[in-house]
Amino acid sequence: MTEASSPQIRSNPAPASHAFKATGVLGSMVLLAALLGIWARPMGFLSVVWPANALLLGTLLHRPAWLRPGPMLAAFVGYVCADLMTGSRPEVAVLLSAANMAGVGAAWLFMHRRSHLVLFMQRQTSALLLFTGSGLAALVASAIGGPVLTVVFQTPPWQAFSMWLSSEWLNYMIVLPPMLAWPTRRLQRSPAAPQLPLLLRAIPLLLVVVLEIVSYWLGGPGALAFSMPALLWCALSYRVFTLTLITSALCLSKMLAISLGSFEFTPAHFLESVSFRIGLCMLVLGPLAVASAHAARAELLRQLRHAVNHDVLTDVLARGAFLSQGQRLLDRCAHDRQPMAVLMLDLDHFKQVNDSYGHAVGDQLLRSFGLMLTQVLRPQDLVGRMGGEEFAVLLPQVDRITAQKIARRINQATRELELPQAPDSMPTTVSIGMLHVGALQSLQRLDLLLQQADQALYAAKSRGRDRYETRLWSGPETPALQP
Ligand SMILES: Nc1nc2c(ncn2[C@@H]2O[C@H](COP(=O)(O)OP(=O)(O)OP(=O)(O)O)[C@@H](O)[C@H]2O)c(=O)[nH]1
Repeated sequence: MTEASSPQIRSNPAPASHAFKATGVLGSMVLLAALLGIWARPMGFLSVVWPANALLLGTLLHRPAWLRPGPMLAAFVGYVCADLMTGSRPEVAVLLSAANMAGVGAAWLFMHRRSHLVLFMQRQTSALLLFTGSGLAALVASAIGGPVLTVVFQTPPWQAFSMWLSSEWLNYMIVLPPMLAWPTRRLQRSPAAPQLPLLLRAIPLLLVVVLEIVSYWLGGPGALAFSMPALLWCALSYRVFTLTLITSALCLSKMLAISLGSFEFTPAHFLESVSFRIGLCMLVLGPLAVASAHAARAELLRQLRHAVNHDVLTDVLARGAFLSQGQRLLDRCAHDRQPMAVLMLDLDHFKQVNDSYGHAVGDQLLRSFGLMLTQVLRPQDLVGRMGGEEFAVLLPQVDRITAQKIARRINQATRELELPQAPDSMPTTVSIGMLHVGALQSLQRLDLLLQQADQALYAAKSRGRDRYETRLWSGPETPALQP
């Protein structure tokens, strides 16, 4: 799916039960997250850990239908209650909550119209969107909240603004990436890469841990960036979601370390705190950008590979891919001394369909037939279009009786195929030639087995069509025709 064609998130009218659920979830989520943030305040008035805003934004981006007056009011009440419960004056609680909600709203407006793939961390521009969206949220919230802090706590304006901006931005960069990259059905996933042993797969992550330990041990101004190479390696080795968990855990551990004083660097001036937080934002931005670009490239490669290997019309394997994948399957069966059936299938009187109803209907029949084959067969079976209305199938690990049952099932399912564009058409039928190979003794060439299945197909055609004929493999030279 291209970015341009990918569906946009739409707000569907939510039934009452949804609105009730959204109200309950958002209200309690914001309340708990805000309480956590207030409880975890290690540095003065501005909490370092403040997950409420990013959680609210991430939830609304995943569930745009929840953006309704009821749930939004519940979220606002959640912010206000958390502040009141921890001793804030009502007017301050309301103003600070309004600042938080305004930041979330600004980021939502900026981000929600982007395509799924960009928004949910699967495209090259995803990290940029995350960074600018988070920055905008932080800017709006701090532009409103900063003056409130100045008036209420007499914090110098520039200090209030920059401390709020940097901590808010960093919180978004910690909480939002895992929420956006959360694996959902909406995102088409690339098939898992061939799996390495667990220990080998864990090496990039272990390296992050080692470099982090070294950075704490050595300290100094460069320590912030020690783990960058290992993070980039993680970005190229793991799924985006896994990477976001690693970057979030890394940021949290650094913030915890600095709060506990176990990090050499202890901010003496507020600008050092601001610089530290922006540095952390940048530290995670690089690997996130690499990971999302890598995911986009992997998806593109998957689509290219699919286009090369599959028949455009029917989406079953194209001839070349069928022959190469089939040969590998055959070699595996021969190696394990397992039986296999090779089928050649040819739609009967297909020319008449074209001549009577046109090529478009013929194409539709070919598509339906290919789809039916993939539905009737098992996942481990291989289906390919050999050309025109001719298909081939490999059934690994089947005895002759089972293979014949499958062939009968294909004959039956083909008769039941319907052509919506030609309701009065004759029933579709297929002729099948099958070669059943018992335990192979040695490696064989697939094209030779297909030739023998083709001879059985010829017999099925000449014996009246809409049937299957079986040959038993008895060596390359002496194929025996079954009655
Ligand atoms: N619609 C459509 N027709 C195709 C395609 N590829 C091949 N054909 C047509 O398939 C028809 C095959 O006809 P024949 O080889 O005479 O076979 P048949 O009519 O099925 O007769 P039997 O095989 O003897 O039962 C030809 O008319 C081709 O033009 C395709 O991709 N789409």
